[in-house]
Amino acid sequence: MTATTETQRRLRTEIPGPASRALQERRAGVVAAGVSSVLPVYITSAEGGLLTDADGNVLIDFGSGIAVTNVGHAAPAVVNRVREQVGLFTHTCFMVTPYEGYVEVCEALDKLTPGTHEKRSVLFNSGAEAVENAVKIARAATGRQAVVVFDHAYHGRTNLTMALTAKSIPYKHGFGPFAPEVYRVPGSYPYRDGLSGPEAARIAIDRIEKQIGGDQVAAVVLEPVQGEGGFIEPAAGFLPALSRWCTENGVVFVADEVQTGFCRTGEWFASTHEEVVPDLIATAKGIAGGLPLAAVTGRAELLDAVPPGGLGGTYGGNPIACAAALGSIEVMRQENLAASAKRIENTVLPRLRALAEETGVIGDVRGRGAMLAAEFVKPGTTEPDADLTKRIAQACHQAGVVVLTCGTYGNVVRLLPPLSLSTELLDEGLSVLEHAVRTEAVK
Ligand SMILES: Cc1ncc(COP(=O)(O)O)c(CNCCCC(=O)O)c1O
Repeated sequence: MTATTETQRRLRTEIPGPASRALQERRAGVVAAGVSSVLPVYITSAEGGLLTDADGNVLIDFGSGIAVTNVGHAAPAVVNRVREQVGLFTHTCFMVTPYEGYVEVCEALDKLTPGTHEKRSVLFNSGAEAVENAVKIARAATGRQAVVVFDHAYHGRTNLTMALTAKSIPYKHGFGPFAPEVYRVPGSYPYRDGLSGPEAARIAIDRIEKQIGGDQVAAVVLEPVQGEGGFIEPAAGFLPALSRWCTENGVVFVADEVQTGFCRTGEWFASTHEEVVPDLIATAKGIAGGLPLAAVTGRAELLDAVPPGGLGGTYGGNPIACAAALGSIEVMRQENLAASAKRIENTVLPRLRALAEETGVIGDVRGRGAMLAAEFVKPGTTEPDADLTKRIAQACHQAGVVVLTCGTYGNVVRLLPPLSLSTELLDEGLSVLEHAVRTEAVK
């Protein structure tokens, strides 16, 4: 039985099936149209790298809920800790009566995040909230206001993080005015700019110095691998050059590791790949196996520049989410999921490169660990092919594999499988993707 027919074997109905279609009709009458879904199948259970929908279809998950369930769905260590905590208490508000779980998560972040300097952490609920607060902390600590971000950046959907985010549609269009004192400079997109890391960094730094002034900048905010913008790995040397410049100019280097963090790229944090030590690091997604938790971790002198009461929120560091995080981190440690991510990289990249060679419609294959991507273009050009990208993703969905796309030009298929995904399911999902590319590329 070939891998693709093996995957088909798990499907009971067409995708979406009748139960999902009925739920889709109910949704239309009560859920805002602004909330879209990649695949209108309604999930009833999930385990490891498999999702089961309301029609009994079982799908392979190459999305991990957008890089969240790094430890796999319903990881026992996460479930057991959540079950224990939910029966004790669900909320007291850490700003009212604190609890140990919050402190334990901050102790873990202290040890796991890059750097041996004295650190502090503060917990939130979402990546955007963490990025917002990293900017607040940087401004409070430096007394400066300007924030520098990059082309193709994604940092969230709140007012400030929309200002930090590059792509207008769908994230920003019609939602202005946006927060002031945010400045965008070119980043590093090797496939499209052909620059070395130092060359790209020099262009960005020159733009900052000429148009803003280094002494006006509170923070530079950067994803070590840009996620929603297209899984763009900067050229070697780009991050270190920017980090050095920040240090030399008293600017806070904020690594937005919401999508790259927690073993996703083959290290605990992607900043480590080039031995960059961020002043502040924003984390979320993979931290808690699916429970909503986010954090800012960084230099104690920066975080403690904010007076008591200046940071917080009702739900930040919810005890159940903290329990889930401790379970998730336990799994990452015990199963060495950073190494698992590297295994996934070593399996996937060669197959995507061979597919690119064979079909001529993949302009670039890139990524690290289990954060991998293929950028689709018109054959013989670098012209983005968003339509082909969409058709390939849809073909994977119909074949029972959840695949996501991204990119400024909508032409990137990204692979974000759970780091614990078995070799067999990885092979099956890849075979479905290969088949989809081969068949759609010739239409
Ligand atoms: C680097 C980086 N920073 C910040 C965020 C924002 O994290 P929240 O938890 O979605 O607020 C993200 C969230 N990425 C997925 C967004 C999906 C969507 O909303 O369409 C990210 O990737």
